[in-house]
Amino acid sequence: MRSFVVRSIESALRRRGAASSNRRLFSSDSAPERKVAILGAAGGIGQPLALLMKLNPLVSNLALYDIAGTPGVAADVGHINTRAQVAGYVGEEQLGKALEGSDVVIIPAGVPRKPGMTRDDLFNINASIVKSLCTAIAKYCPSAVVNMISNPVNSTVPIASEVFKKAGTYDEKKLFGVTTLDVVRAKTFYAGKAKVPVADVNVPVVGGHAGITILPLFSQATPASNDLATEDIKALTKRTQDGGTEVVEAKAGKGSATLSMAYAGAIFADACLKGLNGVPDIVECSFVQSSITELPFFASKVRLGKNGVEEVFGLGSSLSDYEKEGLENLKPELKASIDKGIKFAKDN
Ligand SMILES: NC(=O)C1=CN([C@@H]2O[C@H](COP(=O)(O)OP(=O)(O)OC[C@H]3O[C@@H](n4cnc5c(N)ncnc54)[C@H](O)[C@@H]3O)[C@@H](O)[C@H]2O)C=CC1
Ligand SMILES: O=C([O-])CC(=O)C(=O)O
Repeated sequence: MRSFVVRSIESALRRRGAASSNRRLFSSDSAPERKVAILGAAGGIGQPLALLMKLNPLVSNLALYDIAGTPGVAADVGHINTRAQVAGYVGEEQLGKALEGSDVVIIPAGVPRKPGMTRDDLFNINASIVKSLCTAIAKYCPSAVVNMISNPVNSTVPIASEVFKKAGTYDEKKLFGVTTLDVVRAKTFYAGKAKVPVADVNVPVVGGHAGITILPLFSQATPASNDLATEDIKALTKRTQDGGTEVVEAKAGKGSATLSMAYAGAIFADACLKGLNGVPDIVECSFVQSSITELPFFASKVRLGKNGVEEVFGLGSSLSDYEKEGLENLKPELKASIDKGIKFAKDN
């Protein structure tokens, strides 16, 4: 059973983009050493994400850091007979050791929403957490690729960029806001409505990661569907934008998406690792420094490579009128969230 699970996940990860020659080149036996650190590893996202990264054959070392609880998570996950060596680190005095030598740092540290809250309501607590973790990243692993999960992503990514700029370590190619869950949701909802196999579906999701700033481009969805009416597209768009709230309400005070987020975070980290390892044509949507609109950060398709972002793709030639309107509508809110993050980092 266990080896079936590992084989299934390995083959699912491999199906995502690696050509067969590269599959041989980057099989678990010959993959280069790669250290991944998870900050917030004892949390609702952190624990299943630790499990999924332990199952990823591209990971040789897995560092699990939190302010409490990581020795237990590390002991538990560490017994799984896969490649990665697991170590748990707890408390600020162990953060440096957790980070040293990391190739990829994934940050799901911070508080989640409760019903009635917006992601921006998390700003006051999470901004300081992200700032202090990024200060440590600048010191202990300045060249690492950073995958920011902590909300509000529209502000925490700009905070991270300012912290790295202050430290003199900023590399815009290596800072990513993780928006993969929006893509995961858009694919799931589209496949259900268009009645196409979900494994075949691709939907770009652009903009940011909160409410109307999440803009799925169903006009570019593949396989294309001629059966969806404008009202269907509007309903799919709204459900994707409100996907996080749907989970927050269903969990009724017990947090926000954790399992689907761990899945999405594992997909995105795997893409970053493949890119670092030189696997060609790895494309995911992510919230990155961008010049495809007038906003300094924007989520769109990016090509991942040995240096992180190799190419930021534009929005494609064919936005529908509904998507064009959504794009203009999201800009003021996204700009305000970006500015808020930058101001926080400059003032603190
Ligand atoms: N980008 C996205 O698509 C998504 C983002 N999120 C966000 O991810 C974050 C985490 O969510 P959950 O795991 O559900 O929360 P959680 O409360 O279950 O876990 C958070 C963990 O962070 C730890 N933590 C707090 N301060 C820390 C610090 N200074 N250093 C290291 N660890 C620290 C806590 O001890 C806890 O274990 C939230 O901000 C949530 O809004 C959640 C779902 C999707
Ligand atoms: O909605 C939330 O607070 C968590 C999140 O970002 C998501 O599930 O997309």
